[in-house]
Amino acid sequence: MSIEISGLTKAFGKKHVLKELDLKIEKGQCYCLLGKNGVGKSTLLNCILDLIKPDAGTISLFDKDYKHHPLELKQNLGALCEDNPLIEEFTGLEYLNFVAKLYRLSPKEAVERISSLTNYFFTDKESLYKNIAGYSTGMKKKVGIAAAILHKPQVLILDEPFTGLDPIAAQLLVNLIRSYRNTNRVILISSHDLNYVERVASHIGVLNDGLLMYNGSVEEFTMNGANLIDQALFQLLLPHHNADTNMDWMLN
Ligand SMILES: Nc1ncnc2c1ncn2[C@@H]1O[C@H](COP(=O)(O)OP(=O)(O)OP(=O)(O)O)[C@@H](O)[C@H]1O
Repeated sequence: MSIEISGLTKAFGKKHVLKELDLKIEKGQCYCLLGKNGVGKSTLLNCILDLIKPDAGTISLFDKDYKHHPLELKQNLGALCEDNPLIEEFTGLEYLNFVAKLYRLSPKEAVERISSLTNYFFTDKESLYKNIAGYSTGMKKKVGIAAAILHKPQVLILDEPFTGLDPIAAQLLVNLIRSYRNTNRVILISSHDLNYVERVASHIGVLNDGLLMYNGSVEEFTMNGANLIDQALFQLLLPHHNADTNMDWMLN
């Protein structure tokens, strides 16, 4: 087992976001977490990343926990957080070199990996020599994704990776995720972009009211392709959607 979560509980004040949630993700999976706005997807990912302390429950990565192996776990994690914090005074290249140093990549590894990732994602190389502060949301996201993957983490966690990317960059990211996935790694993604989820997911989790309302393979979720992921999600989350709601006011 690569990610094992048991009884995870988190409240912000009176808002109970995660309620004794259990989740197991195995090596080789690309697990996509879905759910309505504000349901707790980022909270769950941030607990797994040890950025938020849960109120109760346990989290282990590759059978180790943060209490006993904090450094080892974090060295083996790569993450793109939803707010994608970067150092805006740095240029894109300076930032990636800084991250490479944090993870103690050799100079040769750093040059090789940074140039391949930037060649892959940036057609406009000049921007990489400019301060991140002037980047668009999508450019920042590409830098954040490159930084998450640079040290080849065994656990890659991407919170809303497709949001803000143009369709070309999003398809490049789909290809990158597919190539990155292997039997020794685990990828966990939170996303609302179901077109892209459909292209990368092996497993789906639907978070609702603090628990996983669905947890299983993508084939099972879509009934072997009979439904699209968005249809399956709609049926699960809004089975009795009120089609009778009177919206006549907006017709003329
Ligand atoms: N630091 C915080 N302090 C107080 N409440 C918080 C905090 N972080 C999250 N919340 C609340 O917890 C709930 C879950 O938020 P979270 O960001 O995890 O949801 P999400 O599923 O990722 O949402 P979205 O899809 O809109 O990004 C929300 O009601 C949010 O307002």
